[in-house]
Amino acid sequence: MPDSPLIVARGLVKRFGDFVAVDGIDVEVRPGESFGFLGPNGAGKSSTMRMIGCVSPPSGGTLQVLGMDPATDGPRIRARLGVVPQRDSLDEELTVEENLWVYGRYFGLPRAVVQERAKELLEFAQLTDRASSIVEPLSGGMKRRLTIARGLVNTPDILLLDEPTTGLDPQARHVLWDRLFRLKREGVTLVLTTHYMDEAEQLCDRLVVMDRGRIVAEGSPRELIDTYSTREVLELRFDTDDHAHRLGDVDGIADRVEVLADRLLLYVRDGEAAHAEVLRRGLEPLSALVRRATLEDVFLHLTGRSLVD
Ligand SMILES: Nc1ncnc2c1ncn2[C@@H]1O[C@H](COP(=O)(O)OP(=O)(O)OP(=O)(O)O)[C@@H](O)[C@H]1O
Repeated sequence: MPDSPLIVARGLVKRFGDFVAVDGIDVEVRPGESFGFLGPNGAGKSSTMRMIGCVSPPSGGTLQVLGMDPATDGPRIRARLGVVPQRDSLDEELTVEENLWVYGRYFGLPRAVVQERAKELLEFAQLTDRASSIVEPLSGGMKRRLTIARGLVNTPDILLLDEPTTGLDPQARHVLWDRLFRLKREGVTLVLTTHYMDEAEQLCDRLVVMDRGRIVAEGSPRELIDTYSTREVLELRFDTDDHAHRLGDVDGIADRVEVLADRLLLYVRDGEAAHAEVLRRGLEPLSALVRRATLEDVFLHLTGRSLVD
């Protein structure tokens, strides 16, 4: 069936001794979609990806990848996956193109096919002019792009990306997002983990929010924001070490207020109107900022904590 899900997990569990890293999650990934696991460090995202990637056996529940069971069909599944691990595992002493050739040969592709494919992928990764450079001195962004290119050598049905832009500077992240957008447009099914809400908003058609091994919400970025937040947020900073003390002052202005260490977040439909009310009450915040709600607000609402400490 062309539209049957590529990944189906039901009650999926991963334990390490007594510790439950993934605590019974249900997930379905459909062909052509870009699906994300969003959550803070330790939420269980990588453990889930490693089970999907058939390198770590589930401790409970069921998992099907490409209609097969990782327990019995690991090699067949892996042959149709592209994997971009959290840490680049490139062969740093080889050249850029040699890294792709080695991988292609590993998948048993004929030399001529590998060379042709490597050429296309270097183009895609914007590394053509670096083809014969040794990997070691390349920038973090280039290494990441090469790792993605390497993950595409076998023309996979699903590309798994674990924290694709962690550790990259903003410009390198944007270049990488652009490349991943292109893959998305070409219909490659992407499954990624991230603790960056902006990355999830940019790249994911649909995502699950994970916390402490569980899924706490699921939907498109837009749906999640509409469900768990107001459209706008008014951020107020006061001259105090204890923003909770200012709660009474803003009573009734917002649908909901979150107290952070250094500011209050007022969840409102109309940020400017709320700001006007703050001024009318004679409150004198050090700063006031109106912004659109993000997935960070969704996470804060669901868990009471920030995504990134
Ligand atoms: N091999 C292991 N042995 C013991 N505990 C582990 C192992 N791998 C992961 N864990 C623990 O399981 C929990 C979930 O880890 P996991 O790496 O899946 O989280 P994550 O959401 O991907 O976060 P990160 O971005 O930090 O990788 C963490 O508390 C981690 O310490």
